[in-house]
Amino acid sequence: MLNRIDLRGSRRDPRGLLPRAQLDVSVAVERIRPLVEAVHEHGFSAIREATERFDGVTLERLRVPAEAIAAAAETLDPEVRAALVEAIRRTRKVHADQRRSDVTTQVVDGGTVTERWLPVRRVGLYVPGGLAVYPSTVVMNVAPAQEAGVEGLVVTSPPQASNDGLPDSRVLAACALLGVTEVYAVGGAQAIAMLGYGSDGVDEGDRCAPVDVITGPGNIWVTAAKRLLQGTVGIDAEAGPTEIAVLADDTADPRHVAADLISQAEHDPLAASVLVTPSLELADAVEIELEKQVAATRHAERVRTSLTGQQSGVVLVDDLEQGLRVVDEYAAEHLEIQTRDAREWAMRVRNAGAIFVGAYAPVSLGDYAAGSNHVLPTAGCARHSSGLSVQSFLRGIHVVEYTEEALRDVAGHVVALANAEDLPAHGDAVTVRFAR
Ligand SMILES: NC(=O)c1ccc[n+]([C@@H]2O[C@H](COP(=O)([O-])OP(=O)(O)OC[C@H]3O[C@@H](n4cnc5c(N)ncnc54)[C@H](O)[C@@H]3O)[C@@H](O)[C@H]2O)c1
Ligand SMILES: N[C@H](CO)Cc1c[nH]c[nH+]1
Ligand SMILES: [Zn+2]
Repeated sequence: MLNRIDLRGSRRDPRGLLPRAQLDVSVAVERIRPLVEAVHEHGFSAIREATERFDGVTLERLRVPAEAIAAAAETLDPEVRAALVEAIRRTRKVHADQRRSDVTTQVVDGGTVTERWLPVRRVGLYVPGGLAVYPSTVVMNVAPAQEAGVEGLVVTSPPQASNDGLPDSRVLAACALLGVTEVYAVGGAQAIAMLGYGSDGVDEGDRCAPVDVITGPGNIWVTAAKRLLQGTVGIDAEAGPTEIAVLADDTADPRHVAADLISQAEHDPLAASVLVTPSLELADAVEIELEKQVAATRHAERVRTSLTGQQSGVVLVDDLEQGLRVVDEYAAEHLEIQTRDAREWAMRVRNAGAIFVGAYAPVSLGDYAAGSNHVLPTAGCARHSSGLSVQSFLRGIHVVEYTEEALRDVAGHVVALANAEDLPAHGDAVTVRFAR
């Protein structure tokens, strides 16, 4: 089922070995540019038109009424409620430890620099709702924003025809459990444009004020719109179609490996599932398991498309050292290590959104209830970016305090550097303070 790439005995460079799905975000950016501009110019009417076209829903209002959010919480299945409450507790616990204190550095006598950490004022959190609905993503976006101390928190998620044009009721219930009251029934690129530029609504209580930062995963249209809005607002790393890479040796259980590959393929026909192993026996056994398990899984067609796509495959390597080079080059959103001494191998990984160590830390645990965040960089962005965290919602501001003496001491250096840059007025702004 999986493409097989055999690197054994070859010195082939792992760069470009595993192509991502054919997703050209820059082409998508040009496709959605007119829609984003229309939302900027016309607000509600443009959002309504796009929602009719792409979601098949006629929006009466942008904002979800408070009663609908409360009703969703009241009617929530008790088992799902208990699971969400526990997921919120664990996620908050991990993210509370990410809070940062201000740090003052005594640079010299009389000279200090303090780094103040301040939350952004207002954030927009995108919760996908096309192929699947994601109450867990509400938790993963909201918990770090709240721990960062953000005051204005907005959630937006696609309207569902099956829920009277409101976002999925479990998404609304998750908002209620987290204390989020400002929720919009808008998805796709139009939602990102609404958050970035703000929009009027049917009345004053229905308008959406612009936000400072937009976070959250989504499909190619959402990703493209975030790229387009970057600069107007801050955005987190691009979190597109889900990816899993598993680095495994002959100690791994093929049933577990197959189940984990399928679990992420279930998200999207464009999702990527990759196994990297020096064990031909394991690769063969995983293939047999995949055939069995895919036939029995609920979203078999989506999973099969994802697993047989060019973005998924098995890479056979000489040993785990070569395997490590392959997974580092790939920079997966999720990386599982199912080997002997798994922790040691995990500690040597340089590029991954999140790492899951050993037989009892499947990616699904992290998707819901490990306490870690599941909004993670995809498409190789793990080489330069991190997953969502408290830090995503903070800004560090340097506060500089120098006494007269401390400035006098360093004045010569400032003047020398200013002259070297042919910017003498910079030096003058220091020396003027000491001129008689
Ligand atoms: N990396 C992560 O943390 C993470 C977490 C959860 C989900 N995901 C990924 O997010 C993605 C969610 O995608 P989704 O489609 O299910 O939901 P989505 O909410 O991202 O997209 C649905 C929206 O797309 C818009 N749309 C549909 N077709 C369009 C078109 N032709 N042109 C313009 N807009 C269009 C619709 O308005 C709709 O509201 C999946 O790829 C999933 O793997 C990633
Ligand atoms: N695996 C997805 C991307 O990290 C997150 C998710 C939400 N629900 C289930 N899974
Ligand atoms: Zn998942």
